[in-house]
Amino acid sequence: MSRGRAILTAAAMRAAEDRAIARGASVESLMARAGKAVAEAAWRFGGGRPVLILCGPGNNGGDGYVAARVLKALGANVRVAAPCDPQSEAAIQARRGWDGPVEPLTDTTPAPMLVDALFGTGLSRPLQPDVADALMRLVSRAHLALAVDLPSGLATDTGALLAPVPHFSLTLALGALKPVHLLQPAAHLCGAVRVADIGIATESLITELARPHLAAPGPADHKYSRGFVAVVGGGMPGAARLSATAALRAGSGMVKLLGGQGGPDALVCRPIEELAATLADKRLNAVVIGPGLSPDAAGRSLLDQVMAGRAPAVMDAGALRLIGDMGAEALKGLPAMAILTPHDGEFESLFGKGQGSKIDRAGQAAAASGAVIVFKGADTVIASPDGQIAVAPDASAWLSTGGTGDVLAGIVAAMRARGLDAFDAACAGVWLHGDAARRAGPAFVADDLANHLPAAIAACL
Ligand SMILES: NC(=O)C1=CN([C@@H]2O[C@H](COP(=O)(O)OP(=O)(O)OC[C@H]3O[C@@H](n4cnc5c(N)ncnc54)[C@H](O)[C@@H]3O)[C@@H](O)[C@H]2O)[C@@H](O)CC1
Ligand SMILES: [K+]
Repeated sequence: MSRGRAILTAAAMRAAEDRAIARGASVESLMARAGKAVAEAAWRFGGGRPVLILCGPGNNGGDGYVAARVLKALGANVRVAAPCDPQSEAAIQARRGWDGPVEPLTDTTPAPMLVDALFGTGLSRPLQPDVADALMRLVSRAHLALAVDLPSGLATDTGALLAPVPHFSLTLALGALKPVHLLQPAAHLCGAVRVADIGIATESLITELARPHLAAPGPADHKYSRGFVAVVGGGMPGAARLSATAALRAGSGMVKLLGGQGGPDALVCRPIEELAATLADKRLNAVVIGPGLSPDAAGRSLLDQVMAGRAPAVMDAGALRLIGDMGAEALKGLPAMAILTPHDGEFESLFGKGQGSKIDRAGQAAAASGAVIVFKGADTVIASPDGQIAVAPDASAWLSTGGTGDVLAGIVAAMRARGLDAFDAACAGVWLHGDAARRAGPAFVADDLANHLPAAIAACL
């Protein structure tokens, strides 16, 4: 399965920079490339409008001074403002290369194109209020605002706000994506994110979620080779039906809804009493349990059957609630390479608050449980026990409506049933779900999502 672009924490980015320097690059040469990329983006994006560049004390500011010099050479009308003198050696050098004045940040006047090179990956504490106020004022009065590496005031690794941060039109990530570009609430403030290649090789187990490649069925395929999914119904039959319909639309050859009714005619609806026989069917490729499952004794007995079975399981909603109630020991009894799809509240009841960013927490949960974790939200993080992590960019906020999680569980099960391993199935499912939502546009209901799956799948063939 293809992996997306690497995502590096601040420390991993510094290590990559150190490796580049050990191979012969210099901080100045890297900064020259970064500054040039910033200048080119500001020139193209700003369409020749007057530019104001805000330069901080570190190397992010250094990138800004280089960009100012390059923009001036291109013929741009550029001004520079700074809250203080440069502090790092490379930034001091870059400041020397700028032959124009440097205005005090708090007194400077706005320009149509604003470039924020105040702080990047080195931000270690909240911004001073006068600096945060100036940034807010100048961005709000600009037509376009470009952030160098990341908007100043955001925490690189967690996506948290260390100060009030304005909304940027564009962020030019230097060398690689960082967690801040995908995790909320920061990602929303970055605007469009572009990555500038500055000549640093970047590798990471953490990647951006990529479009999966899916094979179309061949002449030898039949309904069971396409994948057989069972969905366990429960107290709220609509939820399981949404999962089952989504599994069908996501390409499964056979979907059996146990203890539910309705849905497309192609859906095989059978009484819940057939669960044991279905779980024993050697042709079964994946089982979904949780959507609509009552967190009571009846639900528990169904969950116990699935936990004791060998079918690859996708567990959501009611199943997660039951596992959370059973305590940490229950996590040890999960079927091999189960896929758990918790939202925030479910995640916390299963794994506690954890530590660090959403990426860190998902990774810790996967390692502790041995399951693939799909930590849902506007910034869904998928973590495998072997350390691989994928972060989904840019989900449609219209997904925040009842039933979309049930649809996701069904799509993930369909991907698992077609033969993908648990991590790849979760990644493919989240990608298809997000793409179907994008295609559905505004104000859809969960039922509509399944109808957009064929087009989403067509984009992956
Ligand atoms: N990592 C890389 O490979 C490269 C990084 N470059 C740039 O370097 C940046 C990182 O540079 P630095 O590590 O110098 O860090 P920054 O430029 O982000 O800021 C660090 C400086 O700000 C000070 N500081 C931190 N928080 C502050 C606060 N709240 N208020 C006031 N001062 C504060 C620190 O004491 C230090 O002087 C990247 O974001 C990127 O823009 C590029 O120049 C080229 C290559
Ligand atoms: K910045």
